[in-house]
Amino acid sequence: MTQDDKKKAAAQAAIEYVKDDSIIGVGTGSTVNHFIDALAPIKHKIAGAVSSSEASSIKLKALGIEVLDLNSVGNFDIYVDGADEITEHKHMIKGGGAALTREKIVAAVADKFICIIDDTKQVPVLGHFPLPVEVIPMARSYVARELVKLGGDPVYRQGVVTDNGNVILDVHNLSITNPVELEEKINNIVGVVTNGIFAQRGADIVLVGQESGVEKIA
Ligand SMILES: O=C(CO)[C@H](O)[C@H](O)COP(=O)(O)O
Repeated sequence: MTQDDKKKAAAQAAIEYVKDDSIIGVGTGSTVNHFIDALAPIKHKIAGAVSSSEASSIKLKALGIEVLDLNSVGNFDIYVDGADEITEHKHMIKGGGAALTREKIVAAVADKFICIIDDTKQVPVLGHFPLPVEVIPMARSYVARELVKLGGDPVYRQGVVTDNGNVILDVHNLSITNPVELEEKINNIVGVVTNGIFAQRGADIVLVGQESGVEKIA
């Protein structure tokens, strides 16, 4: 079984959480792309989707699913998204696809965050995957210096502009033993829009695609 087969299996398992006539929050990335594909047979039952990126919006619209403005909807049931790393406490690093800010916003509005991953994403401690930080362009050098003070090695993600018109710094060599605290600390640096630690609001249900099938961690 390939890593992609495992992502597909986790994505398919998330379909059972989609209630009839409901609005769903949709994340970004290759695992979520499988989830969007898996929505095809039940698309007529979906009231609409709130999307975390232009890329996912394009895919949802191509399927005929209406993409709704978050400001026009109230709270909704579920947000389905992948992760770059996740711990047993359901704390995550996200933002490998540079969509972290919109992902965090849509996740905040949903009642349940359903994280769909393959088993390579499970880690004892966050930080092996470089932590993405979305930054207002004019603050890039200042924020980088502040991140060095926190013990990290920030690297500018060349050529990437987020859907919000900002830049990404990927912070290497962090061992994130207290993700809740570090999430807050980095967000407090002036010029940071948000960072890819999802700990204050972690996942609620994790669906892990693995060789033996899909494991549910709730
Ligand atoms: O946070 C994300 C995008 O910003 C993705 O959820 C994360 O990068 C995982 O991606 P994939 O499903 O392609 O492995």
